[in-house]
Amino acid sequence: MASPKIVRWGILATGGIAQTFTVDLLADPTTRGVTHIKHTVVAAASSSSQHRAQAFLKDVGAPGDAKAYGSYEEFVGDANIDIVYIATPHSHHYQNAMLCLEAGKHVLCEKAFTVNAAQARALADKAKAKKLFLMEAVWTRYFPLSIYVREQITSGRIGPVARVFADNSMALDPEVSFGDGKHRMVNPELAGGALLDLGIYSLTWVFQTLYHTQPESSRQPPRVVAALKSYGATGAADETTTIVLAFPRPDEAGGEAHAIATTSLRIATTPGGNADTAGIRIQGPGGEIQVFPPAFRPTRTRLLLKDGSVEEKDWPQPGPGAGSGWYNGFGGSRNAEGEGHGMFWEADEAATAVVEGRKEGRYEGLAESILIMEVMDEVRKQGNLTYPEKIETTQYPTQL
Ligand SMILES: NC(=O)C1=CN([C@@H]2O[C@H](COP(=O)(O)OP(=O)(O)OC[C@H]3O[C@@H](n4cnc5c(N)ncnc54)[C@H](OP(=O)(O)O)[C@@H]3O)[C@@H](O)[C@H]2O)C=CC1
Ligand SMILES: O=C1OC[C@@H](O)[C@H](O)[C@H]1O
Repeated sequence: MASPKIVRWGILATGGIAQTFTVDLLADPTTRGVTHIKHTVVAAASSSSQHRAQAFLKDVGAPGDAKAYGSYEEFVGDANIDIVYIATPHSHHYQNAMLCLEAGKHVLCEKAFTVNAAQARALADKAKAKKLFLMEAVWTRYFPLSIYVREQITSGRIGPVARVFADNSMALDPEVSFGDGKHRMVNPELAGGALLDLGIYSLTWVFQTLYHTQPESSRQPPRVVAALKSYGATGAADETTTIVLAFPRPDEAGGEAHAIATTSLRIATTPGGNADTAGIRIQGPGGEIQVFPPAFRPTRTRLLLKDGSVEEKDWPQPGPGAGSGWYNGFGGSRNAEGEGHGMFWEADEAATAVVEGRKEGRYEGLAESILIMEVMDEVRKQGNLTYPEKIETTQYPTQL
């Protein structure tokens, strides 16, 4: 058997999700049956201080010779880095990704990809011009659970998808949790709000079941109607957003399929946690696929068929085991024995693409990321939500 190819990662930013991602990244890939690649971390950068980057590398258990940088600009000059994982707030993705691409690095950039579609297009153009890999880190798309759901659809088990309900909402008690308005979840300067942070997952479920599963040659963008409720304390970020999408289905005579994508940072998909209520329902004439919350990291599905049969499945997330931490944006916990957080699957995809010379992710290419940003632009337009010009601009470099 050929020895695994080693892919060398640099981690840009040292906040909550950077920690979770890097711990998952360093988990032994053979625990999830991956033998063709191995990940290593060669550098991390913090915009606050080199000391912080050093502490981060120690906390995540990076190799002792990984380098700590106190500036992103210095970090991208490190010739040992193959690919950079960007884990800054949404507002900063465009400037940070441009910096990495300009420096000749492949990029895996956290969701939401950018603040708007114009920025996403500019990044895609830059990656193409530089012949570099670029992918939005929508980790959920790479879960075996998501692959299974898409396979149920493409193999025709429920017939052509006619309707999707997708919710990703959390009761975050925002006035208490984010009272001073500075937290990235509600701060307009950081492109805060439910839509870009949580709603992206509702749209992910709609797109990966209703759009991505259609033949590439005939997929068409949806019509969009949206209602957006502002968050009172800052008035310039959305608190609860509801989107109706109508997708043409050219593969069916006169066909059209509908979806409702909802998101909120005030009310939960299922109060009290994982109750027996599906947050995602994918419906066709032959049945329904249900996915249980949370929409960003589901571990349970149910398939209901027209003949009355039911198939329930659990989707455990293998990993480093007891003691490895995870973080969900607002707090952390510990994985159980033998459990990971599921972020390694997107990392495997990015590393595999780098090794193979592919420039985009398999389960969400750049055109689809751009289209989803266009949908979010339209939702914000209908809901009168704009962010400060310095974070909406495509001008690079811009001081944030
Ligand atoms: N896939 C997933 O499950 C999740 C994804 N995310 C995504 O990851 C990104 C980061 O979220 P999260 O880790 O929760 O955020 P944090 O606030 O915990 O971390 C963000 C980091 O970005 C860096 N940064 C640079 N400039 C700024 C700035 N002006 N304000 C704040 N931070 C700055 C800081 O690192 P430093 O000082 O080291 O430079 C900071 O620690 C977001 O895009 C979010 O949507 C978040 C949670 C879960
Ligand atoms: O991506 C995410 O998933 C988990 C959420 O808690 C977090 O806010 C979000 O950024």
